[in-house]
Amino acid sequence: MDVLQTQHLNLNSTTNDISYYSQTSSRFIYYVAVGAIVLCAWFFQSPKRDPRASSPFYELLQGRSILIVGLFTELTAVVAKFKDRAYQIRSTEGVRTIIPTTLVGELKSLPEDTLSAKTAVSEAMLSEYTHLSADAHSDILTLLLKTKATQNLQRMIPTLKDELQYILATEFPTCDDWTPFKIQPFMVRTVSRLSGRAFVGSALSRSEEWMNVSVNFAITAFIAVTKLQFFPPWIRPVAQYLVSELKTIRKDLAKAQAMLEPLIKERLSNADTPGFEKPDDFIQWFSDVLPEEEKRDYFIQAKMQLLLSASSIHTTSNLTTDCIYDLAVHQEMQDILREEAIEVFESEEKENAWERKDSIARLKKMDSFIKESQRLSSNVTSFIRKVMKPIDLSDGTHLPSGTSLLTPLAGISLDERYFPDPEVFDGLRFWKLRQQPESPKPSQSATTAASSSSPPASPRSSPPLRNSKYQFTSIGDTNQNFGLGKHACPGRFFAAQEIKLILSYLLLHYEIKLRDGEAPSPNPSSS
Ligand code: HEM
Repeated sequence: MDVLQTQHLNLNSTTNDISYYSQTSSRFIYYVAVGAIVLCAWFFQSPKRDPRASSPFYELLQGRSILIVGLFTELTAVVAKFKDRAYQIRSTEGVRTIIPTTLVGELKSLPEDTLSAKTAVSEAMLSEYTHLSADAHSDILTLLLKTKATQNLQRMIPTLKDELQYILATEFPTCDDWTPFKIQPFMVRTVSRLSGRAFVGSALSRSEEWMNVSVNFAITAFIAVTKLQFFPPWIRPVAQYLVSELKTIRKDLAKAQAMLEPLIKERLSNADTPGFEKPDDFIQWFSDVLPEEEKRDYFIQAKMQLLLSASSIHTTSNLTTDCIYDLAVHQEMQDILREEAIEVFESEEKENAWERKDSIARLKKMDSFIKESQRLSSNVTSFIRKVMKPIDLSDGTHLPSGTSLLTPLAGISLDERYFPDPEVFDGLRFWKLRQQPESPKPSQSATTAASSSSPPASPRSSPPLRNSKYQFTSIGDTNQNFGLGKHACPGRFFAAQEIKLILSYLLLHYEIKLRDGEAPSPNPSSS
């Protein structure tokens, strides 16, 4: 520790107070929405229509709290009861069929024209009103993220570290002694800046206007969806005019377009200049692959950038914030991960370690810690899909066209068959598992590491731990935090690098604790 200039950071978990991001209002709306869904479900509940449809959600309604904590608890209880069977729940948006871990393996590789992720997301996000869909360009977006973005981020680590230092210098308190700090809004700004650097380059990534638009787009769109869901589908074409957020979305798209247009024009006119070096960011990669007639369609660029921000900023900043809280609660993990970060970045033989591509990949205990944090704090459901052609599963379940599917992510994460002592937070859980010999490849529906746990450009020198299916970026039937199959999150390698960079830097320079008298949140994690 004496090589460090240790500062003290103590967390203040009260709601954030920065002007552009009102967590309080979005959380309030979320609770109201969940309450509304539960109440509507109660009104429209029809146990007679389908015996599978009736019981679980009906049980959910027996005098339950309408807060999400209540829903989470009940959903995990329902999952425990219906462990390996498909069952249905009813919401304001219709019936959702919940697919268990044991059957999802039969579905995850089906083609888009049989089981569609795009249609399911587009319907869930009411894209015809909110524009939250990449439409014809979604495959390009995914491909660019899988190939260019991750490789670029590895190259950019030193630049991003400098950017992080700059953010800390300008937006973080000095911390001469324990200093209270609201970490969540800071993380949103940090992730937005770091990702922005890779997506739009330094000209825009430090612009407050760009940051406001890219951070707020997802929030505005989610509020718009929630408000629209209060209206039955048949009245939405008219009701949309009562939802002011839809206007804000259009304005944000226009603002983003106005900011991107001069930049893209300049690049296109410079393209033929001898010696012109193309910038290495998403604007450029996307422009390069667009057909000639779309290269000057600045609206498409604006939409793709805002969709990219919507997919990446809040997901990554939320998980980083969760990790910081888990570090504050599990003090022993700070020592373990700090030691690892010193070993990778600061020991004498590791000269220029921040410049080395393999450095981040060597943070294997941190990788495990982030995965454990995610296991205990992630979404309630995953694998949102719509059945386009009838499907018959091996247990006899028939899924007709039009069926909407989900998987019970929160229940899987707390299932002791997959995670012994599931309620215990064990930051090294996955690190220990990675050291076990790789088990023979199970058939069909068991956890599939095969679904790529490594980024396209794998790190050079670090010898891989044997069991790669327990890496943070691994996906599998019991490991659906990033989804499954062809549509599994293509940005997860990017997110992993960003989170590790932020955590390493903070651990090397700060100690973290909860405010005196502040208890850990009542989630299942415990030391
Ligand atoms: C901790 C951070 C993140 C989490 C937990 C997360 C989670 C997810 C999940 C659950 C899905 C749906 C997968 C499926 O349906 O099978 C998804 C899709 C997606 N994510 Fe992420 N994500 C994260 C970060 C990112 C980042 C940083 C980017 C961009 C750089 C990104 C871009 C996308 C895109 C474009 C899709 C849609 C893929 C498709 O439909 O083919 N995500 N993400």
